[in-house]
Amino acid sequence: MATLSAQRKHKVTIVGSGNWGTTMAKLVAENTKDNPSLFEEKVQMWVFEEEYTIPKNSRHYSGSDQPEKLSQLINSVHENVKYLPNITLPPNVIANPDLPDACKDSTMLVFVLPHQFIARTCSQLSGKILPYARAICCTKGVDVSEKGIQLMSEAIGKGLNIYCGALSGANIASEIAKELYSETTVAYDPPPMDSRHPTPSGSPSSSQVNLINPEIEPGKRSANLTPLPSEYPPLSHENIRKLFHRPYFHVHLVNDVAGVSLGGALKNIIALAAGFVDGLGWGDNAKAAVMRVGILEMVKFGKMFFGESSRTSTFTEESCGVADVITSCSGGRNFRCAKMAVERKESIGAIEEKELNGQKLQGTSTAIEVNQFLKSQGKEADFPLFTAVFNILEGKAKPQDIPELIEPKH
Ligand SMILES: NC(=O)c1ccc[n+]([C@@H]2O[C@H](COP(=O)([O-])OP(=O)(O)OC[C@H]3O[C@@H](n4cnc5c(N)ncnc54)[C@H](O)[C@@H]3O)[C@@H](O)[C@H]2O)c1
Ligand SMILES: O=P(O)(O)OC[C@H](O)CO
Repeated sequence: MATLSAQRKHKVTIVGSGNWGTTMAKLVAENTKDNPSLFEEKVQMWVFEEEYTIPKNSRHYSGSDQPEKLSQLINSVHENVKYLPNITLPPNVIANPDLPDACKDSTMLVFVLPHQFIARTCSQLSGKILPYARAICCTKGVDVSEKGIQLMSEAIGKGLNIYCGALSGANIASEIAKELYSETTVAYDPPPMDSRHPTPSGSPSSSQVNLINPEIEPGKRSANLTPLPSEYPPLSHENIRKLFHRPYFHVHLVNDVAGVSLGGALKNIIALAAGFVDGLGWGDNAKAAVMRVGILEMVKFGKMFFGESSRTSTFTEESCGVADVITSCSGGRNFRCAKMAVERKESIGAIEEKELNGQKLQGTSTAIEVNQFLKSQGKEADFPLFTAVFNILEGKAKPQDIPELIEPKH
């Protein structure tokens, strides 16, 4: 609810314009239009610029086979012809290839980039955003370095010195873009100075204790933040919900940023395993077996490395947990590409290149990063499915070995 003192509106930028990025821009722009007292109507969408030739089968093909700048194409036909074809975008989505310009004066940055581009993008933005901007990370992945493991929301928060929450769920973008019903989980544990409201009951505030990265300590996060000026409406759960909830996209708000982020990242490894066994033609029982083991490893990973800040209930009760595992293992890109790789006896990288038209898999790099981290902790044996997926990607094991590799060792 906007307070009487709020005179300014939040400007929102979507940082990313792939399949999910463009879908998020569409639904957020519908909401900024519907909530004019809270948000500026126009939504900037940062486009990683590239040249694109409209294919002959596109409804926008005009007979020209000349490549054009993707951002200009999006603004002229109100469609992301490359990453989200055949979906009309509202006219208040403005594609912008200039990253600092797209984010200038924005109080809310919605990050929707493949995880491998987050660090570089944040470094390009550092010092060029409002100090009191806030962010929501919709990227699914983790960031592993010699310092340990970071959630993408932590990487963004630390990189830009702002607060960053997370949005993740059983969310295949193409379905949501067509406005087919779906749920999502938004984790936003705002600094008290932003909400100007008590934390909703039933959602106790969770300190994001990263057990592996001691630089991220509870309390430190809020202490260093620049307060949101009181001229803006508070960024309470209620107002965050108004930014993302649509009749076809139901939002549940929680405070467990670690759980929501980990669910989104780790389910992509499970989806690869499901694709491998399905590619062998082993059927639904085999898929269910790897999903079961994968969900247990996901929960164990949260407990072992993020402690009490990642709650089991987030994985079991929210869309970002078991539900995302189910949808990702049914129709996600990681599942589909892993399945094709086995069927065609090709590498998953080659399939990604041929089949995804520039879209990026997150499961392969996440499996590698998670393994690098588990090795550094001496914990590979505690996560046999994650380790099996890594070994299959590295050519050190075969999909046929999965049952033996995930069998508990006594
Ligand atoms: N697509 C989905 O169904 C879906 C759903 C939920 C979450 N996600 C997550 O959202 C994130 C973004 O995925 P997506 O589907 O929007 O993207 P995508 O895979 O469809 O597209 C790849 C994007 O990366 C951009 N890109 C390429 N090189 C780049 C560079 N050097 N720097 C910055 N950007 C570059 C491309 O321009 C394009 O926008 C991922 O973490 C993904 O797991 C995707
Ligand atoms: O297509 P994927 O495998 O990247 O998964 C998409 C979404 O994350 C499903 O929730």
